[in-house]
Formats: sequence, structure tokens, C-alpha cells
Amino acid sequence: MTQRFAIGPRETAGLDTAGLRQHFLIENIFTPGAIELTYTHYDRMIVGGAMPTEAGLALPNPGSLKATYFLERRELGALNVGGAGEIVVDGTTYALGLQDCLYVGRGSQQVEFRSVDAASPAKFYLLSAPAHKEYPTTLRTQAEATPVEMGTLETANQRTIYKYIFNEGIASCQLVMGLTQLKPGSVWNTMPSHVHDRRMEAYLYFNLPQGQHVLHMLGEPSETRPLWVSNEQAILSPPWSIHTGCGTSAYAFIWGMAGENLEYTDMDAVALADLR
Ligand SMILES: O=C(O)C(=O)C[C@H](O)C(=O)CO
Ligand SMILES: [Zn+2]
Repeated sequence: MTQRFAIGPRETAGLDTAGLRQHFLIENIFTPGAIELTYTHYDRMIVGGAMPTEAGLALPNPGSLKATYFLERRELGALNVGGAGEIVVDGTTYALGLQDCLYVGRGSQQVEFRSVDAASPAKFYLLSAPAHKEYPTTLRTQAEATPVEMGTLETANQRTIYKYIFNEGIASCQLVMGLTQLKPGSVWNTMPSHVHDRRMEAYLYFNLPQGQHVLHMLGEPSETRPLWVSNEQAILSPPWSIHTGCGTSAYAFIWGMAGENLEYTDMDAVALADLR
């Protein structure tokens, strides 16, 4: 498990492109036959991916957690963006189709990720945050994640937001997780932009057609910075940072947060005129 330290707005403003990428971009989320994990000190979120092929992949217990097992003091969200898959939690098997999400509660000792067909492997995007109590392990399919329509085609930000783990969906200690799909012809996400100083956020950009990319924007509203992102790469978004993106085509992304509360609507909009 690699590690990222938390840095503040002043330090961020002084970074060059390589420095910005080193702190805020996670280039490798899905490796066939492996689990990739990055520990960020923003709200101690762990961001990663599990891409099982022929064999199942067990959630490891990285030494740096100093825990008896990964979820001894943590909760986990896993959202599948690949082929059909299964997650086995302490002997119970959950089937996850495309864009289904499993919440795994604190105290679950053995978690294994499997693909139904190694030729079309599942890709489980993983987020894990510290947890103070046990909530039941719960599956929510995309069909159950009530869609909310936002934006318009005229402003190129027409999109559907699916919420899975939040105060009115799957119960959790602090993890919030969902997915946004842009409509064809729309390219702007999280526009108008916002910050939420009470929670960090992580983004996985995916469903980008071959050769298309996203320009992700971060930084304080008065000091923004661009970062080019490829398909299936993730971004760390500090609580003080805007996070908005513009693609060279439509795309999707998984957003996830940890921090003070579970209310999706807890965000402070930034007026376009105030962005610099
Ligand atoms: O496109 C959007 O708007 C989003 O998906 C926004 C994220 O859900 C988010 O930033 C939640 O805080
Ligand atoms: Zn946000």
C-alpha cells in the first residue's frame, strides 16, 4: 500500500505539474490479478482497485494499518465497473453486476474478490474509511440507486447521479459513495463547482472512450490548477479544494467521501465569477 500525505492550499499553489500529479493523481487503480491500494492522510481514506482474473483476490492486511485484519477498524465500499463479479464476505457471496455497489461493515474478517469470467474481469473500485461501529454489509444495485438528473445539454453538463452509500441509502459510519454518468454531448462534471470543507473526496474517472481524456480542476476557488486524467485513474480532492472536470467526450466517475457527515447535499457552491 502506497501512502499520500495531506498538504494544504499554500503548498499546493507552489507545485509544478509533476508535483500536482504526485500528490493528487493515482495513475494505477486496476492491475489484472492484483489489488492496488493507496492510503491518503485526507480523512485516512484508502483508495484502490481489485481486478481478479482466474483466481480470487483476498483483501490484504497491510502492515501499516497495524490491525489484525483490514476491516478491524474500517468500513469498505466496492463498486464494480467491469464484468460480472462476486465478493465473498466471511462466507457469504454477493453478486455484483456492472455498477453495483457493496458496503462491507467493520468487523468483517475475510473479504475475497472474484470475477465470474476471467476473460471479462470484474473491476472493483475500493474506498475504505475508519469506522467507529459495525453497520451491516449491504448490496445496492445500480437500479436501486435512485437516479437524480442534473444539468442541461445547453450548458454541456447534463448528467445522472446515482447515490449508493449515504444517509438515505446504505448506512455507514462516514463513507459516502456514488456514481455520475454524463449524457452524450455533455462534458462538465460538478459544474457549478463546489467545496465541502467537512469532507475529503476521491474521484475515479472511467467509461472514457479510447483516446479521450478529462481535464480535472482542483485548488482553492481563487487559485485553481488543471490536471490531465486518463481512463480509470483516480484523483484525491482535499476538503478545501474545488473539484470539477471537463472531458473531451462524455464519461463517468465514481465519487466518494469521508469526514464529518453523510449528507450528500453538504456542499458550498462556488460562483463561476469567483473562480480564478
Ligand atoms: O457531477 C456532479 O455534480 C457530481 O457528481 C458531484 C459529486 O457527486 C460530488 O462532488 C459530491 O460532493
Ligand atoms: Zn464534492
